[in-house]
Amino acid sequence: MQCRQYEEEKGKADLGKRVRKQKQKLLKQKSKEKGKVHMEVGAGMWGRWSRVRCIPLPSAVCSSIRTHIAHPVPQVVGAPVKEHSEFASWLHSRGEVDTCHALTVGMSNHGRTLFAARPIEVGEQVLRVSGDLMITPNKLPTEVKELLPTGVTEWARLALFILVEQHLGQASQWAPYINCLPTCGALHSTVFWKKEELELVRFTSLHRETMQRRAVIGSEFASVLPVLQKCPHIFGERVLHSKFKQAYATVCSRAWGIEALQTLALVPFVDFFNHDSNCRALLSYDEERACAEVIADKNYARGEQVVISYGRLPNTTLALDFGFTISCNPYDQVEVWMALSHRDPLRKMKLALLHAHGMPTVVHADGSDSGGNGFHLREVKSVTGRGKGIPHALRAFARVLCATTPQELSEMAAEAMKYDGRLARLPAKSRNKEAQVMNLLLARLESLINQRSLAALNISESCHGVKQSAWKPSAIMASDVIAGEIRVLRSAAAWLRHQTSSNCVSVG
Ligand SMILES: C[S@@+](CC[C@H](N)C(=O)[O-])C[C@H]1O[C@@H](n2cnc3c(N)ncnc32)[C@H](O)[C@@H]1O
Repeated sequence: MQCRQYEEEKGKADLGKRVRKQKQKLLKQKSKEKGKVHMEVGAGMWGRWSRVRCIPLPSAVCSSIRTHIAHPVPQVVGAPVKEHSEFASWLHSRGEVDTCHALTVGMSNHGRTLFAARPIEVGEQVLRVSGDLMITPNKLPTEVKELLPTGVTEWARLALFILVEQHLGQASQWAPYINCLPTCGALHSTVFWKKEELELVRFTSLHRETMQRRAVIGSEFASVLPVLQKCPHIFGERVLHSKFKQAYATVCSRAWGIEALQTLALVPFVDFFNHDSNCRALLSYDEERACAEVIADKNYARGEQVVISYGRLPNTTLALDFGFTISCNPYDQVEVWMALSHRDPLRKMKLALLHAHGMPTVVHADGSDSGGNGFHLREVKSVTGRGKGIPHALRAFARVLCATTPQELSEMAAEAMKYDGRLARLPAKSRNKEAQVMNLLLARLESLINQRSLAALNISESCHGVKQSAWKPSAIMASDVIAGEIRVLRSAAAWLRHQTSSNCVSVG
Protein backbone atom coordinates (compact mmCIF):
# COMPACT_ATOMS: atom_id res chain seq x y z
CA MET A 1 0.00 0.00 0.00
CA GLN A 2 2.73 2.39 0.98
CA CYS A 3 4.52 1.52 -2.25
CA ARG A 4 1.51 2.29 -4.38
CA GLN A 5 1.38 5.61 -2.62
CA TYR A 6 5.09 6.02 -3.29
CA GLU A 7 4.57 5.46 -6.98
CA GLU A 8 1.72 7.90 -7.16
CA GLU A 9 3.55 10.55 -5.19
CA LYS A 10 6.74 10.22 -7.16
CA GLY A 11 4.93 10.03 -10.45
CA LYS A 12 3.44 13.43 -9.86
CA ALA A 13 6.66 14.95 -8.61
CA ASP A 14 7.68 18.37 -9.76
CA LEU A 15 10.75 17.36 -11.69
CA GLY A 16 11.27 20.73 -13.26
CA LYS A 17 12.27 22.09 -9.89
CA ARG A 18 14.90 19.39 -9.43
CA VAL A 19 16.32 19.91 -12.89
CA ARG A 20 16.75 23.61 -12.27
CA LYS A 21 18.59 22.88 -9.02
CA GLN A 22 20.88 20.38 -10.72
CA LYS A 23 21.68 22.77 -13.53
CA GLN A 24 22.45 25.56 -11.07
CA LYS A 25 24.79 23.24 -9.19
CA LEU A 26 26.54 22.31 -12.41
CA LEU A 27 26.95 25.94 -13.43
CA LYS A 28 28.46 26.74 -10.03
CA GLN A 29 30.96 23.92 -10.44
CA LYS A 30 31.76 24.99 -13.98
CA SER A 31 34.88 27.00 -14.70
CA LYS A 32 36.33 26.27 -11.26
CA GLU A 33 38.47 23.61 -12.86
CA LYS A 34 40.82 24.19 -15.72
CA GLY A 35 42.70 21.63 -17.70
CA LYS A 36 41.49 18.09 -17.96
CA VAL A 37 38.08 17.01 -16.87
CA HIS A 38 36.51 13.62 -16.63
CA MET A 39 33.32 12.86 -18.44
CA GLU A 40 30.58 10.40 -17.79
CA VAL A 41 28.59 8.77 -20.48
CA GLY A 42 24.87 8.23 -20.60
CA ALA A 43 21.68 10.00 -20.02
CA GLY A 44 20.07 9.74 -16.59
CA MET A 45 17.73 12.14 -18.26
CA TRP A 46 17.17 14.48 -15.38
CA GLY A 47 20.32 13.84 -13.50
CA ARG A 48 22.68 13.64 -16.36
CA TRP A 49 24.11 17.09 -16.19
CA SER A 50 24.72 16.63 -12.52
CA ARG A 51 26.46 13.36 -13.30
CA VAL A 52 28.97 15.15 -15.48
CA ARG A 53 31.67 15.44 -12.90
CA CYS A 54 34.46 17.93 -13.10
CA ILE A 55 37.61 16.60 -11.52
CA PRO A 56 41.13 17.47 -12.63
CA LEU A 57 42.59 14.39 -14.27
CA PRO A 58 45.11 12.91 -11.89
CA SER A 59 47.51 11.85 -14.63
CA ALA A 60 50.23 11.35 -12.07
CA VAL A 61 47.84 9.24 -10.03
CA CYS A 62 46.65 7.42 -13.11
CA SER A 63 50.11 6.22 -13.92
CA SER A 64 50.49 4.76 -10.46
CA ILE A 65 47.12 3.06 -10.30
CA ARG A 66 47.32 -0.67 -10.54
CA THR A 67 43.73 -1.58 -10.01
CA HIS A 68 42.89 -5.13 -9.13
CA ILE A 69 39.86 -5.95 -11.22
CA ALA A 70 37.86 -8.33 -9.09
CA HIS A 71 35.13 -9.05 -11.62
CA PRO A 72 36.58 -8.24 -15.01
CA VAL A 73 34.36 -8.00 -18.05
CA PRO A 74 34.84 -11.35 -19.82
CA GLN A 75 37.90 -11.11 -22.00
CA VAL A 76 37.05 -12.36 -25.40
CA VAL A 77 39.76 -12.18 -27.98
CA GLY A 78 37.57 -11.31 -30.92
CA ALA A 79 38.51 -11.26 -34.56
CA PRO A 80 38.79 -7.66 -35.74
CA VAL A 81 35.53 -6.64 -37.35
CA LYS A 82 35.52 -5.45 -40.92
CA GLU A 83 34.67 -1.92 -39.79
CA HIS A 84 38.04 -1.67 -38.09
CA SER A 85 40.04 -1.06 -41.25
CA GLU A 86 37.26 1.12 -42.65
CA PHE A 87 37.20 3.05 -39.43
CA ALA A 88 40.96 3.36 -39.21
CA SER A 89 41.24 4.77 -42.74
CA TRP A 90 38.33 7.11 -42.11
CA LEU A 91 40.04 8.41 -38.97
CA HIS A 92 43.28 8.85 -40.93
CA SER A 93 41.48 10.74 -43.68
CA ARG A 94 40.20 13.12 -41.01
CA GLY A 95 43.69 13.68 -39.64
CA GLU A 96 43.18 11.53 -36.53
CA VAL A 97 46.54 9.83 -36.80
CA ASP A 98 47.13 9.12 -33.10
CA THR A 99 43.67 7.84 -32.28
CA CYS A 100 43.87 4.11 -32.37
CA HIS A 101 47.46 2.90 -32.62
CA ALA A 102 46.99 0.79 -29.48
CA LEU A 103 43.46 -0.50 -30.08
CA THR A 104 41.54 -2.58 -32.52
CA VAL A 105 37.76 -2.96 -32.89
CA GLY A 106 36.46 -6.49 -32.36
CA MET A 107 33.36 -8.37 -31.26
CA SER A 108 32.67 -9.44 -27.67
CA ASN A 109 29.71 -10.96 -25.85
CA HIS A 110 28.56 -7.37 -25.46
CA GLY A 111 28.71 -6.18 -29.04
CA ARG A 112 31.61 -4.33 -30.59
CA THR A 113 34.43 -3.50 -28.27
CA LEU A 114 38.07 -2.47 -28.21
CA PHE A 115 40.98 -4.85 -27.81
CA ALA A 116 44.65 -4.14 -27.15
CA ALA A 117 46.42 -4.28 -30.51
CA ARG A 118 49.72 -4.59 -28.59
CA PRO A 119 50.73 -4.74 -24.93
CA ILE A 120 49.52 -1.60 -23.13
CA GLU A 121 51.05 -0.25 -19.94
CA VAL A 122 49.27 1.38 -17.06
CA GLY A 123 49.32 5.17 -17.43
CA GLU A 124 49.62 4.99 -21.20
CA GLN A 125 47.34 7.08 -23.38
CA VAL A 126 45.36 4.45 -25.28
CA LEU A 127 43.11 6.74 -27.23
CA ARG A 128 43.05 10.34 -28.33
CA VAL A 129 40.25 11.96 -30.32
CA SER A 130 40.38 15.59 -31.40
CA GLY A 131 37.54 18.00 -30.76
CA ASP A 132 36.89 18.12 -34.53
CA LEU A 133 35.73 14.53 -34.52
CA MET A 134 33.25 15.07 -31.72
CA ILE A 135 29.65 15.40 -32.78
CA THR A 136 28.00 18.23 -30.91
CA PRO A 137 24.49 19.66 -31.41
CA ASN A 138 25.92 22.68 -33.22
CA LYS A 139 26.94 20.37 -36.08
CA LEU A 140 23.28 20.09 -37.14
CA PRO A 141 22.54 21.71 -40.51
CA THR A 142 21.97 25.45 -40.07
CA GLU A 143 18.49 25.20 -41.60
CA VAL A 144 17.45 22.73 -38.90
CA LYS A 145 19.08 24.70 -36.09
CA GLU A 146 17.23 27.83 -37.12
CA LEU A 147 13.88 26.08 -37.17
CA LEU A 148 14.21 24.27 -33.83
CA PRO A 149 12.38 25.80 -30.85
CA THR A 150 14.71 26.84 -28.03
CA GLY A 151 13.36 24.27 -25.56
CA VAL A 152 14.59 21.29 -27.61
CA THR A 153 17.31 19.60 -25.56
CA GLU A 154 20.81 18.66 -26.69
CA TRP A 155 19.75 15.02 -26.48
CA ALA A 156 17.03 15.58 -29.04
CA ARG A 157 19.39 17.65 -31.21
CA LEU A 158 21.93 14.83 -31.30
CA ALA A 159 19.14 12.38 -32.12
CA LEU A 160 18.22 14.64 -35.04
CA PHE A 161 21.87 14.68 -36.11
CA ILE A 162 21.79 10.88 -36.33
CA LEU A 163 18.58 11.03 -38.39
CA VAL A 164 20.10 13.59 -40.79
CA GLU A 165 23.20 11.48 -41.36
CA GLN A 166 21.23 8.24 -41.64
CA HIS A 167 19.15 9.84 -44.37
CA LEU A 168 22.33 10.83 -46.22
CA GLY A 169 23.49 7.21 -46.09
CA GLN A 170 26.91 6.58 -47.65
CA ALA A 171 27.06 10.23 -48.74
CA SER A 172 27.39 11.23 -45.08
CA GLN A 173 30.89 12.25 -44.02
CA TRP A 174 30.16 10.36 -40.79
CA ALA A 175 28.94 7.19 -42.54
CA PRO A 176 31.57 4.81 -41.05
CA TYR A 177 30.45 5.92 -37.59
CA ILE A 178 26.71 6.12 -38.26
CA ASN A 179 26.76 2.61 -39.76
CA CYS A 180 28.01 1.21 -36.44
CA LEU A 181 25.16 2.63 -34.35
CA PRO A 182 22.71 0.07 -32.93
CA THR A 183 19.89 -0.97 -35.21
CA CYS A 184 16.25 -1.34 -34.19
CA GLY A 185 15.89 -4.15 -31.63
CA ALA A 186 19.59 -4.08 -30.65
CA LEU A 187 19.06 -1.67 -27.78
CA HIS A 188 17.64 -3.18 -24.59
CA SER A 189 17.01 0.02 -22.66
CA THR A 190 13.88 -0.21 -20.52
CA VAL A 191 12.24 2.44 -22.72
CA PHE A 192 11.76 -0.38 -25.25
CA TRP A 193 10.38 -2.94 -22.78
CA LYS A 194 6.87 -4.25 -23.23
CA LYS A 195 4.24 -3.58 -20.55
CA GLU A 196 4.60 -7.04 -19.00
CA GLU A 197 8.40 -6.72 -18.92
CA LEU A 198 8.21 -3.39 -17.13
CA GLU A 199 5.76 -4.95 -14.68
CA LEU A 200 8.72 -7.05 -13.42
CA VAL A 201 10.26 -3.91 -11.89
CA ARG A 202 6.94 -2.35 -10.91
CA PHE A 203 7.96 -1.07 -7.46
CA THR A 204 11.41 0.21 -8.30
CA SER A 205 12.55 3.69 -9.26
CA LEU A 206 13.49 2.16 -12.64
CA HIS A 207 9.80 1.79 -13.48
CA ARG A 208 9.03 5.42 -12.72
CA GLU A 209 12.13 6.74 -14.47
CA THR A 210 11.37 4.68 -17.56
CA MET A 211 7.86 6.12 -17.76
CA GLN A 212 9.28 9.60 -17.34
CA ARG A 213 11.89 9.02 -20.04
CA ARG A 214 9.22 7.79 -22.42
CA ALA A 215 7.14 10.88 -21.70
CA VAL A 216 10.14 13.10 -22.33
CA ILE A 217 10.92 11.40 -25.64
CA GLY A 218 7.27 11.78 -26.61
CA SER A 219 7.20 15.50 -25.84
CA GLU A 220 10.57 16.09 -27.53
CA PHE A 221 9.22 14.34 -30.61
CA ALA A 222 6.16 16.60 -30.55
CA SER A 223 8.46 19.67 -30.41
CA VAL A 224 10.63 18.60 -33.35
CA LEU A 225 7.86 17.14 -35.50
CA PRO A 226 7.06 20.43 -37.32
CA VAL A 227 10.77 20.71 -38.23
CA LEU A 228 10.88 17.11 -39.46
CA GLN A 229 7.80 17.83 -41.57
CA LYS A 230 9.27 21.05 -42.98
CA CYS A 231 12.53 19.38 -43.99
CA PRO A 232 11.80 16.15 -45.89
CA HIS A 233 14.90 16.94 -48.02
CA ILE A 234 17.02 16.61 -44.86
CA PHE A 235 15.23 13.87 -42.89
CA GLY A 236 13.29 11.96 -45.53
CA GLU A 237 9.57 11.86 -46.16
CA ARG A 238 8.20 10.63 -42.85
CA VAL A 239 10.06 10.19 -39.58
CA LEU A 240 8.03 8.09 -37.17
CA HIS A 241 8.12 8.41 -33.39
CA SER A 242 9.72 4.94 -33.20
CA LYS A 243 12.66 6.07 -35.37
CA PHE A 244 13.17 9.20 -33.29
CA LYS A 245 12.97 7.12 -30.11
CA GLN A 246 15.65 4.75 -31.43
CA ALA A 247 17.96 7.70 -32.22
CA TYR A 248 17.21 9.29 -28.83
CA ALA A 249 17.96 6.07 -26.93
CA THR A 250 21.17 5.69 -28.95
CA VAL A 251 22.24 9.16 -27.81
CA CYS A 252 21.36 8.28 -24.21
CA SER A 253 23.64 5.25 -24.34
CA ARG A 254 26.56 6.94 -26.08
CA ALA A 255 26.69 10.69 -25.50
CA TRP A 256 29.26 12.28 -23.22
CA GLY A 257 28.78 15.47 -21.27
CA ILE A 258 31.82 17.67 -21.84
CA GLU A 259 31.59 20.16 -19.09
CA ALA A 260 34.55 22.21 -20.26
CA LEU A 261 32.64 22.94 -23.48
CA GLN A 262 29.23 22.88 -21.77
CA THR A 263 27.96 20.53 -24.37
CA LEU A 264 26.92 17.01 -25.03
CA ALA A 265 28.86 15.07 -27.64
CA LEU A 266 29.00 11.78 -29.47
CA VAL A 267 32.61 10.73 -29.79
CA PRO A 268 33.29 8.23 -32.59
CA PHE A 269 35.62 5.38 -31.64
CA VAL A 270 35.27 6.13 -27.92
CA ASP A 271 31.82 4.64 -28.48
CA PHE A 272 33.35 1.21 -28.77
CA PHE A 273 34.56 1.05 -25.19
CA ASN A 274 32.50 -1.27 -23.03
CA HIS A 275 31.90 -0.56 -19.36
CA ASP A 276 33.41 -2.26 -16.32
CA SER A 277 32.30 -0.98 -12.93
CA ASN A 278 35.63 -2.00 -11.39
CA CYS A 279 37.68 -0.09 -13.92
CA ARG A 280 39.09 3.32 -13.02
CA ALA A 281 39.88 4.57 -16.49
CA LEU A 282 37.56 7.37 -17.57
CA LEU A 283 37.25 9.39 -20.69
CA SER A 284 38.71 12.82 -20.03
CA TYR A 285 38.86 16.05 -21.98
CA ASP A 286 42.13 17.94 -22.31
CA GLU A 287 41.15 21.58 -22.66
CA GLU A 288 44.62 22.76 -23.70
CA ARG A 289 44.95 20.31 -26.55
CA ALA A 290 41.19 20.21 -27.23
CA CYS A 291 40.97 16.45 -27.35
CA ALA A 292 39.35 13.56 -25.53
CA GLU A 293 41.63 10.88 -24.18
CA VAL A 294 41.68 7.65 -22.20
CA ILE A 295 44.59 6.63 -19.99
CA ALA A 296 44.98 2.91 -19.17
CA ASP A 297 44.40 2.13 -15.49
CA LYS A 298 46.25 -1.21 -15.71
CA ASN A 299 48.48 -3.25 -17.97
CA TYR A 300 46.81 -5.05 -20.86
CA ALA A 301 48.18 -7.97 -22.81
CA ARG A 302 47.79 -8.00 -26.57
CA GLY A 303 44.29 -9.18 -27.50
CA GLU A 304 42.75 -8.36 -24.12
CA GLN A 305 39.55 -6.33 -24.03
CA VAL A 306 40.25 -2.73 -22.99
CA VAL A 307 37.44 -1.23 -20.93
CA ILE A 308 36.60 2.05 -19.25
CA SER A 309 34.14 3.08 -16.58
CA TYR A 310 31.02 4.96 -17.64
CA GLY A 311 30.82 6.19 -14.05
CA ARG A 312 29.70 4.81 -10.69
CA LEU A 313 26.33 3.81 -12.01
CA PRO A 314 23.69 1.64 -10.33
CA ASN A 315 21.88 -1.04 -12.31
CA THR A 316 18.76 1.12 -12.57
CA THR A 317 20.76 3.70 -14.55
CA LEU A 318 22.56 1.07 -16.60
CA ALA A 319 19.25 -0.56 -17.54
CA LEU A 320 17.57 2.71 -18.49
CA ASP A 321 20.44 4.42 -20.27
CA PHE A 322 22.41 1.52 -21.70
CA GLY A 323 20.19 -1.56 -21.70
CA PHE A 324 22.39 -3.80 -19.59
CA THR A 325 23.03 -4.55 -15.92
CA ILE A 326 25.85 -6.05 -13.87
CA SER A 327 25.23 -8.77 -11.33
CA CYS A 328 26.38 -7.65 -7.87
CA ASN A 329 26.95 -4.10 -9.05
CA PRO A 330 28.85 -2.33 -6.24
CA TYR A 331 27.01 0.93 -7.03
CA ASP A 332 23.52 -0.45 -6.68
CA GLN A 333 21.10 1.66 -4.71
CA VAL A 334 17.48 1.71 -3.59
CA GLU A 335 15.19 4.66 -3.28
CA VAL A 336 13.20 4.50 -0.06
CA TRP A 337 10.14 6.71 -0.02
CA MET A 338 9.07 8.17 3.34
CA ALA A 339 6.13 10.50 3.73
CA LEU A 340 4.17 12.34 6.42
CA SER A 341 0.61 11.16 6.76
CA HIS A 342 -2.15 13.54 5.75
CA ARG A 343 -3.84 12.54 9.00
CA ASP A 344 -0.88 13.57 11.15
CA PRO A 345 -2.15 16.50 13.29
CA LEU A 346 1.40 17.94 13.29
CA ARG A 347 1.83 17.64 9.52
CA LYS A 348 2.03 21.41 8.89
CA MET A 349 4.54 21.99 11.67
CA LYS A 350 6.59 19.02 10.58
CA LEU A 351 6.71 20.24 7.00
CA ALA A 352 7.82 23.67 8.16
CA LEU A 353 10.54 22.12 10.31
CA LEU A 354 11.82 19.91 7.48
CA HIS A 355 11.87 22.75 4.96
CA ALA A 356 13.59 25.12 7.38
CA HIS A 357 16.39 22.59 7.80
CA GLY A 358 17.18 21.84 4.18
CA MET A 359 14.98 18.77 3.85
CA PRO A 360 12.69 19.43 0.89
CA THR A 361 9.61 17.36 0.15
CA VAL A 362 8.39 16.48 -3.31
CA VAL A 363 5.89 18.91 -4.78
CA HIS A 364 3.19 17.56 -7.09
CA ALA A 365 2.62 19.00 -10.52
CA ASP A 366 -0.56 20.68 -9.16
CA GLY A 367 1.55 22.51 -6.54
CA SER A 368 0.44 20.46 -3.52
CA ASP A 369 3.07 19.06 -1.19
CA SER A 370 3.44 15.27 -1.09
CA GLY A 371 4.95 15.55 2.38
CA GLY A 372 7.51 12.97 1.42
CA ASN A 373 10.76 12.31 -0.32
CA GLY A 374 12.86 9.44 -1.64
CA PHE A 375 16.13 8.60 0.12
CA HIS A 376 18.87 6.73 -1.68
CA LEU A 377 20.41 3.83 0.15
CA ARG A 378 23.67 2.25 -0.94
CA GLU A 379 24.98 -1.09 0.26
CA VAL A 380 26.37 -0.86 3.78
CA LYS A 381 29.68 -2.62 3.43
CA SER A 382 30.31 -3.28 7.08
CA VAL A 383 27.64 -3.66 9.71
CA THR A 384 30.13 -3.31 12.54
CA GLY A 385 32.69 -1.00 10.94
CA ARG A 386 32.78 2.76 11.24
CA GLY A 387 31.87 3.40 7.60
CA LYS A 388 28.65 4.93 6.36
CA GLY A 389 25.35 3.36 7.31
CA ILE A 390 21.98 4.68 6.22
CA PRO A 391 21.82 8.31 5.07
CA HIS A 392 21.55 10.77 7.90
CA ALA A 393 18.65 12.54 6.18
CA LEU A 394 16.57 9.34 6.26
CA ARG A 395 17.14 8.94 9.96
CA ALA A 396 16.28 12.58 10.56
CA PHE A 397 13.10 12.25 8.50
CA ALA A 398 12.07 9.24 10.56
CA ARG A 399 12.66 11.25 13.76
CA VAL A 400 10.34 13.98 12.50
CA LEU A 401 7.75 11.36 11.48
CA CYS A 402 7.81 9.85 14.97
CA ALA A 403 7.42 13.16 16.84
CA THR A 404 4.09 13.35 18.64
CA THR A 405 4.14 16.77 20.30
CA PRO A 406 4.94 20.34 19.15
CA GLN A 407 7.44 20.50 22.00
CA GLU A 408 9.42 17.63 20.52
CA LEU A 409 9.62 19.49 17.22
CA SER A 410 10.79 22.69 18.93
CA GLU A 411 13.47 20.72 20.76
CA MET A 412 14.66 19.26 17.47
CA ALA A 413 14.87 22.76 15.96
CA ALA A 414 16.79 24.05 18.99
CA GLU A 415 19.20 21.13 18.86
CA ALA A 416 19.83 21.72 15.14
CA MET A 417 20.66 25.38 15.90
CA LYS A 418 23.26 24.23 18.43
CA TYR A 419 25.07 22.09 15.87
CA ASP A 420 25.36 22.55 12.12
CA GLY A 421 21.72 23.34 11.35
CA ARG A 422 20.88 19.77 10.39
CA LEU A 423 18.08 17.98 12.18
CA ALA A 424 18.62 15.00 14.47
CA ARG A 425 22.43 15.02 14.46
CA LEU A 426 22.32 13.04 17.71
CA PRO A 427 20.12 10.08 18.65
CA ALA A 428 16.92 10.98 20.49
CA LYS A 429 17.46 11.58 24.22
CA SER A 430 14.71 9.17 25.12
CA ARG A 431 15.64 5.54 24.49
CA ASN A 432 12.03 4.72 23.77
CA LYS A 433 11.81 7.40 21.14
CA GLU A 434 15.03 6.21 19.50
CA ALA A 435 13.72 2.63 19.51
CA GLN A 436 10.50 3.87 17.91
CA VAL A 437 12.49 5.59 15.13
CA MET A 438 14.63 2.49 14.52
CA ASN A 439 11.55 0.26 14.52
CA LEU A 440 9.85 2.47 11.99
CA LEU A 441 12.87 2.36 9.68
CA LEU A 442 13.36 -1.37 10.11
CA ALA A 443 9.70 -2.06 9.42
CA ARG A 444 9.90 0.04 6.26
CA LEU A 445 13.03 -1.77 5.04
CA GLU A 446 11.60 -5.18 5.88
CA SER A 447 8.41 -4.50 3.99
CA LEU A 448 10.48 -3.43 0.99
CA ILE A 449 12.61 -6.59 1.27
CA ASN A 450 9.45 -8.72 1.26
CA GLN A 451 8.03 -6.88 -1.68
CA ARG A 452 11.28 -7.20 -3.67
CA SER A 453 11.55 -10.90 -2.77
CA LEU A 454 8.10 -11.45 -4.24
CA ALA A 455 9.15 -9.54 -7.34
CA ALA A 456 12.24 -11.79 -7.65
CA LEU A 457 9.99 -14.83 -7.43
CA ASN A 458 7.74 -13.38 -10.10
CA ILE A 459 10.69 -12.96 -12.43
CA SER A 460 11.83 -16.56 -12.06
CA GLU A 461 8.24 -17.76 -12.51
CA SER A 462 7.94 -15.73 -15.70
CA CYS A 463 11.01 -17.63 -16.98
CA HIS A 464 9.81 -21.01 -15.74
CA GLY A 465 11.50 -23.89 -17.56
CA VAL A 466 14.03 -21.63 -19.28
CA LYS A 467 17.71 -21.97 -18.33
CA GLN A 468 18.94 -18.75 -16.72
CA SER A 469 21.57 -18.36 -19.42
CA ALA A 470 18.75 -18.26 -21.97
CA TRP A 471 16.60 -15.65 -20.19
CA LYS A 472 15.51 -12.63 -22.21
CA PRO A 473 17.63 -9.49 -21.61
CA SER A 474 14.69 -7.83 -19.82
CA ALA A 475 14.38 -10.75 -17.35
CA ILE A 476 18.12 -10.76 -16.67
CA MET A 477 18.15 -7.01 -16.10
CA ALA A 478 15.01 -7.04 -13.93
CA SER A 479 16.51 -9.85 -11.89
CA ASP A 480 19.81 -7.97 -11.40
CA VAL A 481 17.99 -4.78 -10.41
CA ILE A 482 15.78 -6.54 -7.87
CA ALA A 483 18.62 -8.68 -6.47
CA GLY A 484 20.72 -5.52 -6.07
CA GLU A 485 17.92 -3.75 -4.24
CA ILE A 486 17.42 -6.70 -1.89
CA ARG A 487 21.16 -6.81 -1.18
CA VAL A 488 21.23 -3.09 -0.37
CA LEU A 489 18.08 -3.24 1.78
CA ARG A 490 19.33 -6.26 3.73
CA SER A 491 22.67 -4.60 4.40
CA ALA A 492 20.91 -1.46 5.64
CA ALA A 493 18.54 -3.48 7.84
CA ALA A 494 21.47 -5.41 9.32
CA TRP A 495 23.26 -2.13 10.02
CA LEU A 496 20.19 -0.73 11.75
CA ARG A 497 19.83 -3.84 13.90
CA HIS A 498 23.47 -3.66 14.87
CA GLN A 499 23.23 0.03 15.73
CA THR A 500 20.22 -0.51 17.93
CA SER A 501 21.64 -3.54 19.69
CA SER A 502 24.97 -1.82 20.37
CA ASN A 503 23.10 1.23 21.72
CA CYS A 504 20.97 -1.13 23.81
CA VAL A 505 17.81 0.14 22.15
CA SER A 506 15.16 -2.53 22.02
CA VAL A 507 13.94 -3.23 18.54
CA GLY A 508 10.79 -5.18 17.89
C1 LIG B 1 29.09 3.00 -25.71
S1 LIG B 1 28.47 1.52 -26.37
C2 LIG B 1 29.83 0.41 -26.32
C3 LIG B 1 30.03 -0.32 -27.65
C4 LIG B 1 28.97 -1.32 -27.97
N1 LIG B 1 29.30 -2.60 -27.37
C5 LIG B 1 28.75 -1.50 -29.46
O1 LIG B 1 28.52 -2.61 -29.90
O2 LIG B 1 28.77 -0.49 -30.17
C6 LIG B 1 27.45 1.06 -25.02
C7 LIG B 1 26.70 -0.21 -25.23
O3 LIG B 1 27.58 -1.33 -25.15
C8 LIG B 1 26.99 -2.41 -24.42
N2 LIG B 1 27.80 -2.63 -23.19
C9 LIG B 1 28.82 -1.87 -22.74
N3 LIG B 1 29.37 -2.41 -21.63
C10 LIG B 1 28.68 -3.51 -21.35
C11 LIG B 1 28.74 -4.51 -20.30
N4 LIG B 1 29.65 -4.45 -19.31
N5 LIG B 1 27.83 -5.51 -20.33
C12 LIG B 1 26.89 -5.59 -21.30
N6 LIG B 1 26.78 -4.70 -22.32
C13 LIG B 1 27.65 -3.67 -22.35
C14 LIG B 1 25.56 -1.96 -24.12
O4 LIG B 1 24.75 -2.42 -25.16
C15 LIG B 1 25.66 -0.45 -24.18
O5 LIG B 1 24.43 0.19 -24.52
